Amino acid sequence: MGYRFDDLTAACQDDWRAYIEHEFVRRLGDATLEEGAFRHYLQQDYLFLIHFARAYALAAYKSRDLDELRHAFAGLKTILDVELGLHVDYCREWGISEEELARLPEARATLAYTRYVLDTGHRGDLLDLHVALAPCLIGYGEIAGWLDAQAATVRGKANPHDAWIAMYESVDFQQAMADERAWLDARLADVTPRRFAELCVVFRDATRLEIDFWQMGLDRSL
Ligand SMILES: Cc1ncc(C[n+]2csc(CCO)c2C)c(N)n1
Repeated sequence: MGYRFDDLTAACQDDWRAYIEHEFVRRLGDATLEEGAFRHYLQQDYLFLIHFARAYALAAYKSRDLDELRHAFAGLKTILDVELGLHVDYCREWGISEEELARLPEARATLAYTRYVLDTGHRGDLLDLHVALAPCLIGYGEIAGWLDAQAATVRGKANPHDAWIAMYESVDFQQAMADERAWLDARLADVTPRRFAELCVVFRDATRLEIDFWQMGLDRSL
């Protein structure tokens, strides 16, 4: 007993590294990612965010006290009032209109990942749901840090994706990531080895679905 978030990544190191250092991420960093691949990713990420908001609504429903309920409500409100608006603005800069976003077909990788998170939350408790969301919430912060540390990463105006990297390096985002880590560390401290093994499966599966999401962007698949 006495687990923490880092034990989840340690339990699926190969999948975790494959997610953090995916070819899509590398190309985003060294400015060789094709525009069409990035645009496809951005479009699907809009749909991802909508289901992500639903996952926070499910977290509200699964809450056992007012603190948990407020935490879920704040997450849902941030996505609806802030993140989705920023994403729509960002998409517009890449030539994707709001009308286009409204009628997108949902790629299989988006369907699989988002519905997996929702099913995990329905089947389990709030901790299962947070563990399913952790690759998303904590992984992107780690990806931004990893990219910045790579010699091949091009920063500034020479890289059209610099703003994307900077967004996940921001103080606000890094703080949200640290809060989520602290929340998970506190909950994981009390779980049994058997329960931890269950949570590792959820974490590994969600990480594999993040890998598929990057691959969907590269392949431009639906
Ligand atoms: C496939 C996919 N996975 C993770 C993120 C990152 N992300 C989405 S919402 C959120 C929390 C903000 O409240 C974060 C970090 C993404 N955009 N797309």
